[in-house]
Amino acid sequence: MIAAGAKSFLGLPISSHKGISDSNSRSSGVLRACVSMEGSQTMSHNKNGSIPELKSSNGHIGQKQGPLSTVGNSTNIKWHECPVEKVDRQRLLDQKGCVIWVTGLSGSGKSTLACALNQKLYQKGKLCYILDGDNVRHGLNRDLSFKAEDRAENIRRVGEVAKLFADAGIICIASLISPYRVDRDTCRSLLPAGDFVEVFMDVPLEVCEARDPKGLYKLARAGKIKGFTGIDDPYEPPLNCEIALGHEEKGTSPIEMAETVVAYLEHKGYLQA
Ligand SMILES: Nc1ncnc2c1ncn2[C@@H]1O[C@H](COP(=O)(O)OS(=O)(=O)O)[C@@H](OP(=O)(O)O)[C@H]1O
Ligand SMILES: Nc1ncnc2c1ncn2[C@@H]1O[C@H](COP(=O)(O)OP(=O)(O)O)[C@@H](O)[C@H]1O
Repeated sequence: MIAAGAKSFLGLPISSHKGISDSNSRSSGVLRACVSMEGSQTMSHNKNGSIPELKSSNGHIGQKQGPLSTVGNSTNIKWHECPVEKVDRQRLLDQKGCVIWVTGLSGSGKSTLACALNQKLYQKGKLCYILDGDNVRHGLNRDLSFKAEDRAENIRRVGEVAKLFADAGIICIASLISPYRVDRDTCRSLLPAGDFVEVFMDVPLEVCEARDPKGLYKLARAGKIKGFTGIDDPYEPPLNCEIALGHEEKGTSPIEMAETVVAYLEHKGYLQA
């Protein structure tokens, strides 16, 4: 129940918070409870593993000062914990957050697979989000070029964002050329073992070049694009990826490829909390 007179929760007007007015949702129960306890409560996991209970704590005010850190150029920073954790979000979604990292040459079918996979998982009621190289370069990474150090920074940022999505409990599909092995491996190392699923679009350069949907290979061959992956910039195929697609035995249509990935996720338990 919302406490009489309560006007806001986490800085949002209560009436505008969808969860508060939706009495059937499990999350709304949690939110209502938080509001009624006037912010001085934290959550702990219920024994039956469903809706977190509330337990008293000091809240933020008067919380013990943790150690300050320096990370890169960020000095005197502190990590903040919240009692609503990844495991709680996963329970709400009935899935496990993870990163499906799709790598391959331009034209190898990364975006097509990402979309087919997203559709398949959506049909199963699973929440996904795609971080596509082309798309992310329209915003977050618009300052980056295709020289090696900018590609590395592109992958690093997407890896960090993908990690946040996985922590949110979402199945994050990152589809980027990500040509350098070391950059992909660094992204892998950001996540707990198993939560980074590397999918290699193992499609030969000749096939990608014949497809050339954007005409980029033609421009690269003509010398009008410099440093194009596969032409005059390297692509380092994975050595130990979880899934390699593009081979006859696994099917070569986007739907068959998506089904292979879904079967992997099902087998590994990612499609349930
Ligand atoms: N020089 C060069 N090399 C490769 N690709 C190029 C280049 N210039 C532009 N493009 C277009 O950019 C898309 C790849 O972006 P990514 O962010 O995935 O690349 S990378 O991971 O940073 O290497 C890529 O999209 P996809 O074809 O979907 O892979 C191209 O459309
Ligand atoms: N499995 C596939 N079989 C045949 N053609 C495909 C397949 N996947 C994608 N394509 C086609 O190949 C081209 C490149 O696909 P796209 O997904 O844009 O690749 P990428 O994102 O790797 O650049 C598109 O014209 C697309 O329709």
